[in-house]
Amino acid sequence: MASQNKIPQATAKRLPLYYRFLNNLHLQGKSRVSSKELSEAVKVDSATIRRDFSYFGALGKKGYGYNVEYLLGFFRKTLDQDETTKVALIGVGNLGTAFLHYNFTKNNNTKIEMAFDLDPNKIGTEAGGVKIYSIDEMEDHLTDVQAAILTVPGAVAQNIAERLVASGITGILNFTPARITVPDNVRVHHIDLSVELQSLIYFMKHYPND
Ligand SMILES: NC(=O)c1ccc[n+]([C@@H]2O[C@H](COP(=O)([O-])OP(=O)(O)OC[C@H]3O[C@@H](n4cnc5c(N)ncnc54)[C@H](O)[C@@H]3O)[C@@H](O)[C@H]2O)c1
Repeated sequence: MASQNKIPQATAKRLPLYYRFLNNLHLQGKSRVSSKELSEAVKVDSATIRRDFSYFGALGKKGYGYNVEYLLGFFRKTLDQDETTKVALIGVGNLGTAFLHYNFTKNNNTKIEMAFDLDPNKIGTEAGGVKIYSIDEMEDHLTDVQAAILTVPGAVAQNIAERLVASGITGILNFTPARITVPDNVRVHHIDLSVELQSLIYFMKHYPND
């Protein structure tokens, strides 16, 4: 979408955060929100929120705030929430099983369509309503899938990532400790819980909340 290109990356990263909060407000029947209210909820300062929202053509009115419905409409288009992004999950172990049971579609249109594993006890079964196929048949099933969640052991992550890329996947959410190498047109987001925990502890020590 052309308008999306004009949004700075830092702003784009905050969109899902805003979207989730505004969607909840909308579900509660609220039609407007002040930048102060938003700021406290999403922990982004209100000057940044005002600047972000000005990119969306949403200018808050003094004493009124922002129109929730207008913002949601904009976010849906920008985040492609109107179109479901199909996601595959590779590795149905502890972490993978938990994700399959988590209902991602509650707040947006992301859906885990299928899962893969090599364990014969898991192949052919379902978890959270998602079918688990053999990793050997992965390529046959990935015809209309755009993104993948990687929850396999680190040692096989690179090989699986290469197979995913060859099947046309352009986004990988990597939960394994392995750093994977992919072509430039593929986006990898690496989620390392130990780094997140260390960072939390650092902030707790150095920037304690009052
Ligand atoms: N469990 C956690 O809390 C946690 C936290 C952070 C990161 N991680 C990382 O996430 C990944 C998964 O963790 P887990 O605890 O779920 O492990 P797990 O051992 O419970 O699950 C791994 C799954 O991958 C499958 N698998 C193995 N090789 C495969 C292959 N070649 N193709 C397809 N499937 C294959 C296994 O059969 C198993 O079902 C690991 O890389 C781990 O380091 C786990």
